[in-house]
Amino acid sequence: MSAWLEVKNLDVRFHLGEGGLLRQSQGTIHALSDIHFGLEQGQTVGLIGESGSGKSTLGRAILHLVRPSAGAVYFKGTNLTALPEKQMRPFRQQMQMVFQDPFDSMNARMTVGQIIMEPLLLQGIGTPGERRRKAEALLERMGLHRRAMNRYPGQYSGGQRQRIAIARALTTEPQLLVLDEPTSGLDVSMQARILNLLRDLQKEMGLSYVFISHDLGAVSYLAQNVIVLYLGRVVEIAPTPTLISSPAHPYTASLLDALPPMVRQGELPHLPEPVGEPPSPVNPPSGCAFHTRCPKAEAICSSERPLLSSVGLGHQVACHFPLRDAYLSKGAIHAE
Ligand SMILES: Nc1ncnc2c1ncn2[C@@H]1O[C@H](COP(=O)(O)OP(=O)(O)OP(=O)(O)O)[C@@H](O)[C@H]1O
Repeated sequence: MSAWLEVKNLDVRFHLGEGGLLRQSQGTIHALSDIHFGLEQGQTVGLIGESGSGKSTLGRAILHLVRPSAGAVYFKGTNLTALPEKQMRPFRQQMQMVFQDPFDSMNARMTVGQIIMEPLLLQGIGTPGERRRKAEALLERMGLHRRAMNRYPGQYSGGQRQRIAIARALTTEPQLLVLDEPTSGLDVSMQARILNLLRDLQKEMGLSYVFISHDLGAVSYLAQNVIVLYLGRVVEIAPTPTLISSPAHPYTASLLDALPPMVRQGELPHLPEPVGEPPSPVNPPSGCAFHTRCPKAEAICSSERPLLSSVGLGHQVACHFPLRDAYLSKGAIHAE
């Protein structure tokens, strides 16, 4: 049975040298390769990885904002990748994106009311009065006063602007939200308030989330499953508690090193955060792309790319020497 949202063997390539800012460069950026996963209604999947690992590109490809070079995205059984723009329109209402820095994506000269009502206006939904009432109700649900309708985004704090952005995304009554780093740049208490708000909205409205972040702590608060991306490939996918208590990929383990002790669980291996920058996606390393930074790498890692293989219930890893084996032999976790 296929999932509510299904991403199948998705590839995204950006060709450099075709104009624009990148015309000085040559080559192809392998932004995403062979991405495969499903998401059920009302659930959250987290996408984590360092900058440039392909998280935003995957979010945008799901929403048909980036055209894949291969593979498909199925939403409730419909292959969105094959749809012409006109037939995509009804799906656009059902899927919305919340960006990292909402101020950048907001027109500073529009009032908060105009910003929130814009998606309804663009899609010709409702009368002016209905649009206004809907925007006011959403503002109040976000914990903001309706007098914000006539104010400007510059008059609000980062956390308040993020709530305005969430209100805007909800006007078309979507079923799926792609949340691209919705809490980054906010202080810890504001991050917690936004995460709580997102969790409550999900329960109330039956929303599904694709939650993009480099912060596994934030992701683990909402996501049932987490996908770890490295240089455009899935290196590990697991139920969140499994990923946090027994990561199998050395890269995941190194990301966990940055987690606060209360989020970390069990006896984790001490793999430091990866040093240096990830290699270029134009010329990714041979074999396992992480081998150039991996403390566990052996000869085979530079010559053969490990396939994503199952190491437990819903737990897959692409590594020749998964750490999970070490856990199982130490008896630190129970086999599933
Ligand atoms: N429109 C584009 N044209 C060319 N290259 C692009 C484009 N968008 C993304 N890329 C490249 O694709 C790769 C993946 O980028 P992406 O923004 O998806 O990563 P990310 O994990 O979301 O990073 P960040 O956390 O910094 O947002 C990067 O190498 C990036 O430079």
